[in-house]
Amino acid sequence: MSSYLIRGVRVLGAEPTDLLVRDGLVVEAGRGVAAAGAEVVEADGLVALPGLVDLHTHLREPGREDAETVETGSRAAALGGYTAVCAMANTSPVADTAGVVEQVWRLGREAGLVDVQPIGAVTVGLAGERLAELGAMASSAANVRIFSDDGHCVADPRLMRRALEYVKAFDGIIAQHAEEPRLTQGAQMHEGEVSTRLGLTGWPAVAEEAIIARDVLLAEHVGSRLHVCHVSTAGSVEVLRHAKERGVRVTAEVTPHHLLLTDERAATYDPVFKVNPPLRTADDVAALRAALADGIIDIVATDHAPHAVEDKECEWGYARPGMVGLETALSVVLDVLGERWDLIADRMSRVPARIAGLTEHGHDPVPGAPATFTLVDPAARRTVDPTVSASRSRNNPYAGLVLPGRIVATFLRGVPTVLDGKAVR
Ligand SMILES: NC(=O)N[C@@H](CC(=O)O)C(=O)O
Ligand SMILES: [Zn+2]
Ligand SMILES: [Zn+2]
Repeated sequence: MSSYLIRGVRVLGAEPTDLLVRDGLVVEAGRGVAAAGAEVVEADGLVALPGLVDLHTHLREPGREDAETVETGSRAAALGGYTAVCAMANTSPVADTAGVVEQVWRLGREAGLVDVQPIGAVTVGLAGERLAELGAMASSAANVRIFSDDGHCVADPRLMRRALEYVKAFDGIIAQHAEEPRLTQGAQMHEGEVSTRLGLTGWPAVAEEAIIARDVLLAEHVGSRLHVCHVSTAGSVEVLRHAKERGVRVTAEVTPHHLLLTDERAATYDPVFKVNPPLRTADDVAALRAALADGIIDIVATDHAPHAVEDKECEWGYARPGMVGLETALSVVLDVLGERWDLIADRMSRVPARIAGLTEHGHDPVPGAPATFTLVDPAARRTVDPTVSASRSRNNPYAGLVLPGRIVATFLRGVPTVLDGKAVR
């Protein structure tokens, strides 16, 4: 295995130093570290962060390899600075058995670009009727700890309670897509002034907030861990604040797109802006940003949701919801939070790693730690071009926007997956 000397890097924004990487670890730090034979990576002006961890990624394999594969999604992740992603279960077939989660896990290992940690479905076929084989997925080679019917809500409160109780035995988590289906029938976008103006059926904030309120009470009642996917409203933040004050074991994520974009985008009728939960109002965006900074929302997760052209370049009403996000997440967060490196490391690496139990991730690149980190050029600005992407899909809502920051290199256990801004494989 080769060794690397990362020269002049600012670890989490600190004064420039050199990092020596050998045998999968950061072995030395300091100015002018002697490193005979090491490959030199010039990192003047670059900031090192612990490798990013995404708790919510759709990789589409098995079943929709035309939209994304484990390999192409892994490459997009590495280019975005990620070293681990959690793969959502809404594939075809659904990841509701040990066999499917092991297949995804194995494909991730073969691609070797990021650690792919499969999420298992809560219910068989995501149908919301019977619990899937949670125990078998937990004890499989994929070692599943997070379960989610994402794309669908576990709407039945009795089933949700049983799922929470079941996973408690192995400290598992239920990650809920909070959407009361009776309140979102036919919904196309956020219910509000813009939906009224456009004549599109609305997805009211209360459809999300009612499920979160119910679930934090259920989690408190049974003493289990709940994670709330893609929180999108100011009201949800208040429910979470209340639950956290009571000591409920709940964590929550926000997506980059809900931190940056609003429902005004729907006025273009461009389905690239159709997503679940929908883009909300500027007041919601402000509340989500504040909640992320103060920790009521624990992490940023991409909800990278690649879709094939035919599922997106059609009428709004027929388009599938979802947008890609792995390659732009850090730039959006930099734009929203500014260069608060310790906060960014918390929200995008340390805390998601801790929630998911990915013990090899979320460590600052200091001597003795795994060499699993990413190097960012904060001074770079780029115009987002959806065609410049490792993803198979092009449903990028940031096209034409100028965003700060560029990932220059990513290392996974001492091996570069990205160098000079390009994927190594
Ligand atoms: N976010 C989306 O709009 N779509 C996701 C499912 C989901 O995250 O709910 C997808 O799988 O495409
Ligand atoms: Zn979802
Ligand atoms: Zn999702």
